[in-house]
Amino acid sequence: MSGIFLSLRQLSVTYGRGSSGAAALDDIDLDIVAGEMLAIIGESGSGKSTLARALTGLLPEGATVRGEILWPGLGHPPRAGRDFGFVFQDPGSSLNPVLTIGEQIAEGARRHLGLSWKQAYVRAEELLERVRIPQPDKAMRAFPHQLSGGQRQRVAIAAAIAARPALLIADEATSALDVVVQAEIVRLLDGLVREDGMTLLFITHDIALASGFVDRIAVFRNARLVEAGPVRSVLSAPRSDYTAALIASHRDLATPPLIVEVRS
Ligand SMILES: Nc1ncnc2c1ncn2[C@@H]1O[C@H](COP(=O)(O)OP(=O)(O)OP(=O)(O)O)[C@@H](O)[C@H]1O
Repeated sequence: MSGIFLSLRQLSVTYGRGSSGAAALDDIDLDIVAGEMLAIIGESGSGKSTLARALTGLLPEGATVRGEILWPGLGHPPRAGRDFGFVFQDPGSSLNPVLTIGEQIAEGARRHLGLSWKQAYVRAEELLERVRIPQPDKAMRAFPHQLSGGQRQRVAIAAAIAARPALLIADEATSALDVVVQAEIVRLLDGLVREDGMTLLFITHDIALASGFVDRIAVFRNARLVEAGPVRSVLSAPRSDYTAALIASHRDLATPPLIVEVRS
């Protein structure tokens, strides 16, 4: 890990014009280190997706943004598809139902890496192998509906990293999957991010899941950043009552054996 990749300075976002409406993000100061895995934790409505949209220029028209989003790690504002990849909760929303798996992964590599279609197809098949889709050569010709939910999410991850982005944003990317598949996808993300030296923003309501693999946690509540820190320090000594309650609500995190392990 080295250097600041991304800095948020007094970032506030309000939906709707003028000063009407409550802030969806309120005065957020946060530095994200290059190459780190940071979990953005919070319950529904806390502002997690607003943060992801603000970073990637995907806020709806009429949203008001105040403060600064700085990208020292890139040196320029991020270009969609090139500098960041996005994985959503529902892979259906990022995969095109009428394109083959091969076509949609190859497209990002072709467009952003300047590859020919032939080279892009080679890269797409390699990526399917990396995300551990069985029989990648056959899967290249399949359509999204022919795959399981977990496999579709693997394909969505492959498409998101096809252009070798510096930043990967996973927004509730495992929430629709059963726990076994969730664990597999988390392991996959962990491996890919380390191998490629990407920075990961793992957005989730599940502090237990995130704590198993990320470096740091940022806890959001009601549009505010409640606290941020390394997983071990947040779990063993949360600074806010809210985080403490969140930890206590997860038996796996609150039971003595894990606390002992966390402190070791
Ligand atoms: N397009 C929009 N227009 C108006 N208000 C919105 C819009 N999108 C989100 N909000 C509001 O902004 C606040 C934060 O929402 P956001 O989606 O960022 O939260 P979240 O933590 O990602 O929740 P979830 O996990 O349910 O997606 C909520 O009060 C929500 O109702």
